[in-house]
Amino acid sequence: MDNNFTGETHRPGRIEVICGSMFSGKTEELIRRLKRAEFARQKVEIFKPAIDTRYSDDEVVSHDRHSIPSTPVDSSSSILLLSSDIEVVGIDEAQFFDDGLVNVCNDLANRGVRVIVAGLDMDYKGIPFGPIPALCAVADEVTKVHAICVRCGSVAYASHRLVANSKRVMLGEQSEYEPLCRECYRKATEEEARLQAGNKQ
Ligand SMILES: Nc1ncnc2c1ncn2[C@@H]1O[C@H](COP(=O)(O)OP(=O)(O)O)[C@@H](O)[C@H]1O
Ligand SMILES: Cc1cn([C@H]2C[C@H](O)[C@@H](COP(=O)(O)O)O2)c(=O)[nH]c1=O
Ligand SMILES: [Zn+2]
Repeated sequence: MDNNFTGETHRPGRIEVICGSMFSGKTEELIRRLKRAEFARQKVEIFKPAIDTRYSDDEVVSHDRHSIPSTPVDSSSSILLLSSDIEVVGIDEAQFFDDGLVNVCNDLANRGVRVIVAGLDMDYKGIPFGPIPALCAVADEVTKVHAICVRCGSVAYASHRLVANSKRVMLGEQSEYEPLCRECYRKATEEEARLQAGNKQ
C-alpha cells in the first residue's frame, strides 16, 4: 500500500488479464506475479474453479509442475466473500467461471485490490471462452502469451482438441490438446471436417 500526499491510504486497484492458448505459460506467469506479491509481503489469495481437478484439487499447478496453494470455489460470488482484507487476488482457469466474474473483478479492483486473472482466450473451436473476452475489455492490462505450434514451430494461436468429444468443457493436457499456429489449426480443423463429411456419406 502507498500513502499519498494527503495521508490517505491509496491502494491501486487494477485488473490484469493473462490469456492465450493452452501451454502458453499463463499459469507460470500468474504464479510468478503472485509469488512476487508475496515477497512484497502483500496479502495474497488465489482462487480456481472447483471443477479444475487436473493436477491437484487445491493447488494451481503449471504444466511444468510449478505450483501455489489455492482455494477451489464453485462460483464467482465466493471469490468476493473470501477476499476481505486481501491485497492481491489471483484467479486461474477463469474461462470456467460464470459471467458474474466480470463484476466480481471490477468490484475488487474498485476497492483497491490488484486482481490477476489467467484463462484461455478461446475454446477448442476457436470461440472466445466464458468471461475472458469481457474481462479483457474491462482490464487495465492484458497480456497475451503464446505457446509453440507443435506441428511447425511457429507461435501458437489455438488449442486443438485431439480426441472426439464435443463438450465445451473437457479437462486435459498433452494427450487431449495440442497448441497450433493459425495455419496448422486451420488445416487440422478442415481435415477433420472433411473426414466427418466422408463418414456421413
Ligand atoms: N508446445 C509448447 N509450447 C510452449 N510450452 C510448452 C509446450 N508444450 C509444453 N509446454 C510447457 O508448458 C509450460 C507452460 O505451462 P503453463 O504455464 O501451465 O501454461 P498454460 O497455463 O498456458 O497452459 C511451458 O513452460 C513448457 O514447459
Ligand atoms: C481448449 C479447451 C480446453 N479445455 C480445458 C483443458 C484444460 O483442462 C484447461 C486449460 O488449461 P491450461 O492451463 O490453459 O492448459 O481447459 C476445455 O475444457 N475446453 C476447451 O475447449
Ligand atoms: Zn503451425
